[in-house]
Amino acid sequence: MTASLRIAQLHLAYETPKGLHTVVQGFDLQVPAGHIASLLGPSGCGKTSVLRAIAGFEPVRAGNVHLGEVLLSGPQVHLPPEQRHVGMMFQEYGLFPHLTSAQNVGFGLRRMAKPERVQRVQQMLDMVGLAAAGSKFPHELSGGQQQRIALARALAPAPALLLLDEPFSNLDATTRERLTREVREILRAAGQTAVLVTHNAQEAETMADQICAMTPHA
Ligand SMILES: Nc1ncnc2c1ncn2[C@@H]1O[C@H](COP(=O)(O)OP(=O)(O)OP(=O)(O)O)[C@@H](O)[C@H]1O
Repeated sequence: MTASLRIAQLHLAYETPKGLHTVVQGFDLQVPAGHIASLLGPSGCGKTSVLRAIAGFEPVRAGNVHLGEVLLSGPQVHLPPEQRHVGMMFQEYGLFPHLTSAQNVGFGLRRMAKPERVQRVQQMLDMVGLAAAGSKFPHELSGGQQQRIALARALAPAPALLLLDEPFSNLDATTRERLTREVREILRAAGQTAVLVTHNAQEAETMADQICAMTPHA
């Protein structure tokens, strides 16, 4: 299921009252299937914009994005986000507060038959070490536990690619370090291709097979 990512000569720009504001130009990235890449760079250099373009939330002005053999984005092509098989995990965990952990994890599996869905949810909870937490609501969990549930939810539909945008930045330093290593092991075991955005060099080092240092567009 997991796939390689290939970004070539990406150009991203926003319309602003002062005209078109180029954020990224001529950006290249190749991530082999099963590898974890990190986009590392200072605030405002365009890391989140690149993730949003991969996910299908930003149009591409030039260049292209391939996931495996599938062209996701190009000047004339824009596959809708829900057809991209791309999972996402962000710093604000984005868990639904009124749903249990198990219901949160099963959220993207609504089209699956119930017995399979229940099995997949339990498998995901086991994977993140929270097998007994399925009936708990997000507010009953610690920040680190909530982030692991968010990871289980993102991985449940077996995405071809997982995007992580500063997923640990809301956590204290100790939890952050532990969770970085744990998430890395979980992604490794799943053979999951992933792209992590961070401005923390140590986090990038711990997590990634390859680091792409980004600088602000002049
Ligand atoms: N919707 C938007 N409209 C106009 N400009 C935007 C928009 N979103 C982002 N930008 C600008 O694009 C640039 C890159 O933003 P982006 O969020 O991609 O950077 P980043 O490297 O992820 O930063 P951070 O580490 O602070 O999250 C910034 O100058 C930002 O102000």
